Amino acid sequence: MKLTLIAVGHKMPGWVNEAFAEYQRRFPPDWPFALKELKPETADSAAQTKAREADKILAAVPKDALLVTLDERGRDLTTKALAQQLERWQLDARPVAFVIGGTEGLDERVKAAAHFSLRLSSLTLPHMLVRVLLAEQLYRAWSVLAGHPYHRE
Ligand SMILES: C[S@@+](CC[C@H](N)C(=O)[O-])C[C@H]1O[C@@H](n2cnc3c(N)ncnc32)[C@H](O)[C@@H]1O
Repeated sequence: MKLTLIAVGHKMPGWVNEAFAEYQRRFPPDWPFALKELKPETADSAAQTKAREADKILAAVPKDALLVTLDERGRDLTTKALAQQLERWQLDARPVAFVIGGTEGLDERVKAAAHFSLRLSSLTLPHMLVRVLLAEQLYRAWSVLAGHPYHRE
């Protein structure tokens, strides 16, 4: 299953790139996990910023991909439920694209295009940490499905 993370934010601090890369490199060849970083927009209003970023996000979604937004207002899943959800998406034989918004969050157009909205916590998290947490949780979900000892019940 092809996974892509579309993240608004570039020029991340070294510790973010290092932590993300640590999990990214663990994915097996049949679960390639790609990162597409988008340069944040600056506009006169938050609405304009989000609208411009939405254009770039929607253009970056791979063809036929299922779109999953990361959103503090989304659904929270247990590790097992996330693994089961990924298994269902795998059966759909479609790539999955996860989206993390920038400082202002995600535009309604991106939210409306999403097949699923995933919450990692009820707290508002900084996008840099969401990137790392998502990579770890997806790797953990893969380990559940693969029976790999990384995840212990
Ligand atoms: C700093 S937050 C933006 C907060 C923004 N005010 C909002 O209302 O979404 C940047 C991005 O991180 C992600 N994010 C933040 N907290 C999250 C959480 N608890 N669960 C999932 N994603 C989260 C979302 O994709 C969000 O667009």
